[in-house]
Amino acid sequence: MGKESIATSFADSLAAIRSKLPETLQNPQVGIICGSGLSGLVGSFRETVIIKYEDIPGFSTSTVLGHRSELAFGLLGDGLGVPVVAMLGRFHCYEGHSLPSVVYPVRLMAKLGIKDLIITNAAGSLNPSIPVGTIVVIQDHLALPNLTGMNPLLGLKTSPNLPRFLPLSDAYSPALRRLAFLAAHKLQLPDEALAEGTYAWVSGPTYETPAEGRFLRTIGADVVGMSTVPEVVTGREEGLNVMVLSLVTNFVVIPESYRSIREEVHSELAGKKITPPEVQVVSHEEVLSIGKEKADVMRRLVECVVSTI
Ligand SMILES: O=P(O)(O)O[C@H]1O[C@H](CO)[C@@H](O)[C@H]1O
Ligand code: HPA
Repeated sequence: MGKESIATSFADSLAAIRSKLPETLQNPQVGIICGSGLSGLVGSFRETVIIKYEDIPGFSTSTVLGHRSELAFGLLGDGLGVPVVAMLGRFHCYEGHSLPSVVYPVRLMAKLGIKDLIITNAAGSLNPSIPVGTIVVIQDHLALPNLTGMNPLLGLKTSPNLPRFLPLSDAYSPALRRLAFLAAHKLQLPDEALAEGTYAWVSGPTYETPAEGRFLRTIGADVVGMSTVPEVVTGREEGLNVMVLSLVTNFVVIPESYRSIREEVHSELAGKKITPPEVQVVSHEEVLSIGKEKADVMRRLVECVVSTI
């Protein structure tokens, strides 16, 4: 899309959205992106208005199970509540969406006036000390696609006011991350419920091979997923404070050693049968099931953070 048609598209999207919102929800302060199976957060909203993605010009729709394709507006948190907008479902490149489409909603939320962006996702753990069920407050990322030509900021700037070269050494807001740990304390979550770590972005849709998992772990990633980084990068370009909460839904399969077919055949030929180890595989059903189990903790955490922003 050229610069002019993007601008027209934003204007059309904004007009369609604003025409459906009451005065109290016209100026959301916080944007939230709900990861796989984590859209239950909307249950805590008051005065909720839901707009289907298909009714917003310029928006795509999500094709992934656990992503609802709806934009939710409402008041969240104690007292009068903070006006927020939440994406109940996101877009991933592996669905065939272009990077500009994936990050379109982030730019739109920035144009709606949000200052803070809270992103949630489901992710696989690469770190043995970060078990399934942990929520990881992301402190940094490793994005091989960004480094090799799949950066959401490649190409013409969508506005002359945006920086050409964006520093990312401060991408994950320390102030918001502090609020996450303080919220966990306030909610009396056990210490181990929240960890800190580095997120690796891969394009998907394949889960990692053992060698890829080992590689990502070796280069410093704690968790891995197929989303989020394009949203973070774009959010930072738009001047937003960004926080990412990754729910660990599975361990990435990294066996200590490979099953040796050579040894099995040689043993068999020598009259000794070796029982092969069971092969573990990850599935999206497993990801969604842990998401369902932990959705409530994520919901309470995000609500508490939003109340204290
Ligand atoms: O990152 P979210 O959208 O939460 O989803 C994660 O779960 C899916 C794989 O099970 C992938 O889309 C991965 O990125
Ligand atoms: N790998 C990549 N993305 C994921 C995973 C994983 O193990 N789990 C949830 N999203």
